[in-house]
Amino acid sequence: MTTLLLARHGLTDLTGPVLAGRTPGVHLSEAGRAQAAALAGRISQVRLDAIVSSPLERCQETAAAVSEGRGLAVQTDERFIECGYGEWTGRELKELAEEPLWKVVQAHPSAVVFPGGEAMAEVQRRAVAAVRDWNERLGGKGVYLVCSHGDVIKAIVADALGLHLDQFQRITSDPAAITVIRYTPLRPFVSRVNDMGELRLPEDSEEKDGGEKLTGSDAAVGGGSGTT
Ligand SMILES: O=C(O)[C@@H](CO)OP(=O)(O)O
Repeated sequence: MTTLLLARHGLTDLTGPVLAGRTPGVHLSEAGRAQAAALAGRISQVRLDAIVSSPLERCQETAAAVSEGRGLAVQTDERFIECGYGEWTGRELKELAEEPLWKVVQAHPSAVVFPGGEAMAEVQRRAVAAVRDWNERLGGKGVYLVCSHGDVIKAIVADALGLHLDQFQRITSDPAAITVIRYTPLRPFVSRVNDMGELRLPEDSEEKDGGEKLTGSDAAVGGGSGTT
């Protein structure tokens, strides 16, 4: 059995209002760095066999916080990079919500190809393939952490739950939250989803506005410091 800890990066100054996507140079904000440190603390008792990250700065910095003092280098796997949102990259979410494609992103993500960008289905394919490879690389045992992005994490969780990709907006992935999936020869077991280390009730999260946030979507956190 291989245990995957899936962590979304901590907050950045763009998290929430802007679809950062693959914009270079998006670093953790002060709140995000605090979240990354807290995340590292929450799993400090867990022995990790590998720490893997998306190449983007916000994930690398979050993963680095976890790796500190462990003697375990952060390994980069491009397949955990954020969805290629193409022309949507860097745009305000409230503006994107007016686009006809927004409704498709919400209702039929499996049919979405972002203009000049990537298909949601491709995001899931490459991310799930990466998870399978890492499970094998670890010899089908051990524990590893992957630091990635909201939509990538949701796509991996949907696959593990056996949900069609069109259902993936039902899953939440908040900054610095942890999801745990155990991969066994029988099936994956999703044992924890979006654990933020403390109880978050619906008034703090995306459900309050009907889950109509984009892809990634996810919840106002940390004293309203941002949503995605
Ligand atoms: O790219 C972004 O802005 C959001 C989209 O959901 O994802 P993340 O913050 O997880 O990278």
